[in-house]
Amino acid sequence: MFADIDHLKSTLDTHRPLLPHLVKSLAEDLAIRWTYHSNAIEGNTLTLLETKVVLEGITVGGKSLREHFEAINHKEAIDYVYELCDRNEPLSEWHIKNLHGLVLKNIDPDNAGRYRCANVIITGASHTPPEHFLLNERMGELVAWYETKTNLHPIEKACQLHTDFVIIHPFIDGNGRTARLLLNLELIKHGYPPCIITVDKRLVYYEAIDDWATTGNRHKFLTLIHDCMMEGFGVYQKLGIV
Ligand SMILES: Nc1ncnc2c1ncn2[C@@H]1O[C@H](COP(=O)(O)OP(=O)(O)OP(=O)(O)O)[C@@H](O)[C@H]1O
Repeated sequence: MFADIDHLKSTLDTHRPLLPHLVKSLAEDLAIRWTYHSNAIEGNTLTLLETKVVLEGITVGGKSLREHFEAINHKEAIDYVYELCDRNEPLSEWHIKNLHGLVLKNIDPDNAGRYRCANVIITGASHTPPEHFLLNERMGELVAWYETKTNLHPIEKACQLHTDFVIIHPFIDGNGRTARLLLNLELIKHGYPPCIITVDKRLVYYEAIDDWATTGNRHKFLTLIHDCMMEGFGVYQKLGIV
């Protein structure tokens, strides 16, 4: 299912290392688009250009402080994802909590980086996340699965990490953004360009998670990620690299 992506990745790899100025501008462009789309999926109303301006340190009139923090925090969380990839440490619950801590920094200090102490329902979802007192156990199992599951294709593993995480929904808020950061952590670790689930695909994204959570059918989700990753290679195609 991912043979075409693996082919594009191999072609891209033959051009590495890319020129430093190209790496820098690609990384900046990616961080802005990733931040914009991931926050927009959760209802942040900053536009792509406003997100870019906020990440340059400028405030946008008429937008709440929270929306500003959501953009700034998300960029910090992306930086942390790259740092973790560089350090090549095994993923732990501590890393996941740190990532979430950045997502909710200055927004909800009581819950940033802490598993929820209450039960939650996900609006529109057929599936109910586990009760709060089971979270330590379920997250421990997720990380243990992640450590031992070495024979899965990296894209499938990234998808499963993302989806098992949102099915558990360990935090009171910020689960979606943290899950998409984890998805990309796994992809980047294996040398793939990050996958941006664009806001126009929000409904398909939610339906795909619901399918997976309720019937175990992963096809819709894997297809969505396949398509988003193919789109992600568009920028390299425009540059004539792949
Ligand atoms: N049926 C579902 N089952 C489990 N998780 C789902 C389902 N549908 C969507 N999600 C995930 O839950 C996220 C939204 O969860 P929620 O409404 O609780 O927001 P949140 O926890 O505030 O996190 P964030 O604001 O970053 O998403 C979505 O972005 C998606 O990743």
